Amino acid sequence: MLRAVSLKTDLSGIRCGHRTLATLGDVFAHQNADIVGSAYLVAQIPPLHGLPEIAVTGRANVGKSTLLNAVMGRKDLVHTSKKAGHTRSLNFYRVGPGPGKLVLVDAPGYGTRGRPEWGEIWDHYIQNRSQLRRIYVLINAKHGVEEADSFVLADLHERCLSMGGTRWTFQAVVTKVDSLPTKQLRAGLSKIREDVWKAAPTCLPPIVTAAAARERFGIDEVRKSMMEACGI
Ligand SMILES: Nc1nc2c(ncn2[C@@H]2O[C@H](COP(=O)(O)OP(=O)(O)OP(=O)(O)O)[C@@H](O)[C@H]2O)c(=O)[nH]1
Ligand SMILES: [Mg+2]
Repeated sequence: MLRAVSLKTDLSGIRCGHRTLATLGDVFAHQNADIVGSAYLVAQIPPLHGLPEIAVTGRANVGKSTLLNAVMGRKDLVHTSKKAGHTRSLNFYRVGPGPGKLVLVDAPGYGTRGRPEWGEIWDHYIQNRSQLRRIYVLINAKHGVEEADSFVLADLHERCLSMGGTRWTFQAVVTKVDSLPTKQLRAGLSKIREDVWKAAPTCLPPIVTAAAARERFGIDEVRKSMMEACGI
């Protein structure tokens, strides 16, 4: 009887060892999200002790800010633009009810529309942020893995190896899959998987997404992956 009662209590979550894993709804429902800090300079990075962090990176215009809006279930909490190079600071968003469950970090893009000072703050952040749990590297389905992406992936791979994967892990996310016809997409995706693997064998396998409001795909998979990375 006691066992039946405890099983029933567990229905709101999945029992795992001594802790209960939250459901997607516990974290991402009700569009519970707020901006809690912005940093253009290393000295401006907010401490925000306590919550695990997830950051996104990728070429300018790849869809970083749009993906974060979709994950948080918000239309325009994060500013997006057709023009590459729109996000110019690290922006911190607390997600979840009450004091929050995790912090999502948007970042400026790299590549030809990136700037050296954006690279500096990013490098400092990933090197020193103790609560950072995962980095998502976004790859545009239309362009595939470009030289700058390979460089960033290989750099993360090296950092990951040097710290034994103990601080954060990283994963590829393919964006804008709605912008390609199915046949082209299939071939494109296998090439992206192969190129990611070649550049960074420790990179977790790509999640395939479309995040624009008119057609969404893979967003729950990204949410689950974020929760798993944060241990919630
Ligand atoms: N079709 C399609 N368009 C998208 C998708 N995601 C983003 N976009 C569009 O791509 C453009 C750039 O999106 P952003 O989210 O601002 O890209 P970003 O990577 O944050 O860009 P920067 O801040 O400039 O580095 C916008 O016009 C978005 O509407 C998607 O999944 N599908
Ligand atoms: Mg942006």
